[in-house]
Amino acid sequence: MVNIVHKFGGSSLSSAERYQAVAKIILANSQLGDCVVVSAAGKTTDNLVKLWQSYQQQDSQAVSDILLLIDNHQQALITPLLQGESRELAFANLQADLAIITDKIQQQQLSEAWLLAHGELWSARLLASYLVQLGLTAQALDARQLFTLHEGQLLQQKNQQQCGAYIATHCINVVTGFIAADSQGNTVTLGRNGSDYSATLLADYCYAKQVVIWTDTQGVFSTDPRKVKNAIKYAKVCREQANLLARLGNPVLHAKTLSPLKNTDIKLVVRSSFDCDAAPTEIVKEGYSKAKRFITTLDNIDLLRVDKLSSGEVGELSQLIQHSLHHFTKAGDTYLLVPAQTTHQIVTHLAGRANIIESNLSGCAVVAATADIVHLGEQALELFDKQSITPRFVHLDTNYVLLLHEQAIDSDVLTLLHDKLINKGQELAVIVAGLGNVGKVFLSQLEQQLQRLSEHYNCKLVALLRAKKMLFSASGINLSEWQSQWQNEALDYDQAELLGRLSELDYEHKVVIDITASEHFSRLYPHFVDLNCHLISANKYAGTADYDWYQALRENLAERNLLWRYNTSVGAGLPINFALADLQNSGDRISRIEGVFSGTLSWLCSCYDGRSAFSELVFKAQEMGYTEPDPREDLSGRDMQRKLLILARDLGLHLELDDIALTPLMPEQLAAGSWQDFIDNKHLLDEFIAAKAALAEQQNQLLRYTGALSINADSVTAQVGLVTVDKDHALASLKPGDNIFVINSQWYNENALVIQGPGAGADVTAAGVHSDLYWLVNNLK
Ligand SMILES: Nc1ncnc2c1ncn2[C@@H]1O[C@H](COP(=O)(O)OP(=O)(O)O)[C@@H](O)[C@H]1O
Ligand SMILES: N[C@@H](CC(=O)OP(=O)(O)O)C(=O)O
Repeated sequence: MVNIVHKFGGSSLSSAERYQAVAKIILANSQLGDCVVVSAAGKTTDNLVKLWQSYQQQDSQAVSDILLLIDNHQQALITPLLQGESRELAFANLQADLAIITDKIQQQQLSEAWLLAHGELWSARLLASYLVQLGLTAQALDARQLFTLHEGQLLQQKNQQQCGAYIATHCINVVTGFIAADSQGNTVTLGRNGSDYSATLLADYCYAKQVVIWTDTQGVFSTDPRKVKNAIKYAKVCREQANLLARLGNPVLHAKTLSPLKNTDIKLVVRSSFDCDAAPTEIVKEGYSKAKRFITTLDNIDLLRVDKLSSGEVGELSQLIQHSLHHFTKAGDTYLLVPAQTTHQIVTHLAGRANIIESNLSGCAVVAATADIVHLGEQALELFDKQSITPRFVHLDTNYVLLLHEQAIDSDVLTLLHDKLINKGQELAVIVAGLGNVGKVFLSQLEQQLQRLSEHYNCKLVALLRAKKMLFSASGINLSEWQSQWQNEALDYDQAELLGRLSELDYEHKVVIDITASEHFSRLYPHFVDLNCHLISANKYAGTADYDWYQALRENLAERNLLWRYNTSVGAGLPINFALADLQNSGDRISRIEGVFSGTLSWLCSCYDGRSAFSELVFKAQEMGYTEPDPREDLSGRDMQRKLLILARDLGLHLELDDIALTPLMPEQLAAGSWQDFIDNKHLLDEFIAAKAALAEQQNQLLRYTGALSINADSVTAQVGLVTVDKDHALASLKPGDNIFVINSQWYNENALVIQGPGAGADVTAAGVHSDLYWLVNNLK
């Protein structure tokens, strides 16, 4: 049984490496009996179209140049992919095809659709052979055996039977997209980009559960992500909007793609063949997703006014020009938007019923919910006015506005338009993990904060996670009564369930705020990133994980335009990461950071004056909740080591935790064994500290537990440990619990930049997390 129909577009098959990537995807995502619909590799159809045009113009030089180009391209795909006999066979088949094409050209018997079909035929043959070579059972199928059209209409019953007869259950069926046959057996095509349609047709005929359109973007975005860097990827887009976009000429889905799915439950998703871990876009039925905002651009468009146009005729015309066509009615007149190069064909076909109103226009259509359209249209016009772009034609419809002008919209203008029209009205889903001391305070301030943030962005708390339980509400948890919702609705914590729920969230942006101290939870960050979540961490583990993991996480975040803030992982709310980023971004070079980055150790060292034993202070700090549950976590210096590593990596240094020398604030024997052993042997700690303090006092100095990072032209040194400092040194004048960062740089050379203040505590840390959230929201725009 066919479970999934995969479709790989030309962009996914543009090189031998891409075929290898596609084969990997098939291996990982399909089972025997599944179908793989393929388009022509890269720009093959464009080249075949050029060949057809040169043939019509009888330009024999161009014909042979293009044939050579096509031959070379196919050979460049076959050579690295196939070996031995299958390679020989592929070459022989290709040469035979090219010979027949050449022959038909010479005999003046070439037909357009038959010629264009070769792109898909070559792709299907090559992919099937390559899969077989990899050890899979696979067959190439020519869709002309599967799909028949009579006078432009699909013969549903016959096609269903043909699919039943040819689609094999014991192998992967690699099927040509884009092509079909008419009832005389001649080749017909389904229109440019028509392979998406082939895939959904096949899924319908074979009762498949799912169609996956694999392309070169991660899904359907608010606008072309190649033109606008911060285009928003949508997790869900409803069929109606996807359809409208396609009719308006957007290439991400073909206009007819959705029609075979109409009365079915077949799931349709758009995924990236370049980044298969990225969360896809699902095209859902009406009512299963809110209306999203899109901008799609149009180029080289002519606007025709037509007398009496039936919708059947629109289909005929689009079949004629092999392109989607958009038509609409304005003030009782019917208009057609047509690609300029096809106007002549259309005007001729409509025999006197079409007038060209405007020619060679560019422009855009803004697609959105009906309630927003008028306002968005006004805003777009205002922006174009400021850019001195004068519209030649504006059409306001119920769920889109069309603006056509002479000037093309470049990426800069599109970005401005996107910022103004699309980013407003977006929503951010907030997921909070960890309800310990800091988490609770954070949550108690969240309602008010979200209210404040709503001036910039709509934010909703949609999930609360704790180690054992989790609570979800996709429409937003009511913050004034989250406790009772927690009591009644919290589920047992389950990782798969959590990831599933996050992938389901229908929000333009999502952020996971990690206020846990869990290394295990930090290990989920790559999954969150795959699900397009921004990250805010108070948790230090991800920032100090091994470098390769950390770097891969950063790269994945960057690829997806996702943000990661972790200011509170060092110095609680103190703006240390901001300061470092600012200095570096403005061209300064940091040479040294030294300081006390542990509130607990700061408190212990500042309070210690030798009058009471050091261990007594440790117990007191523990009692007051300053320390980790086992205070040796603090005394080990590991926490400071992590913080120094986070700062070092912020400066672009490729360091691991163990590259930072660490001397604990306790004798080695106490680090091993149980907490009770520690208590029993506390005198060892007291003697250890007293001896160090006496030495310091002899030199009129004080004890401080510090971290230091020095960057010279040829070396980097980093250490964490106990030092002695003069009594007038910046590190000496700390209030108990304060953190201090002393930064030397090119500009702050003699006189260091000092950031000092409370570096621990639930209130300041929660405030720091809010500050990260505020920063994030501001940077979503
Ligand atoms: N809103 C959008 N979302 C995603 N992609 C878009 C959007 N608008 C335009 N595009 C463009 O659509 C292209 C995918 O269509 P196409 O090249 O036909 O893919 P394929 O070859 O896989 O069929 C992307 O490379 C992207 O530049
Ligand atoms: N090869 C055809 C059909 C197609 O669907 O292509 P793609 O999947 O690359 O958009 C075309 O270029 O129009």
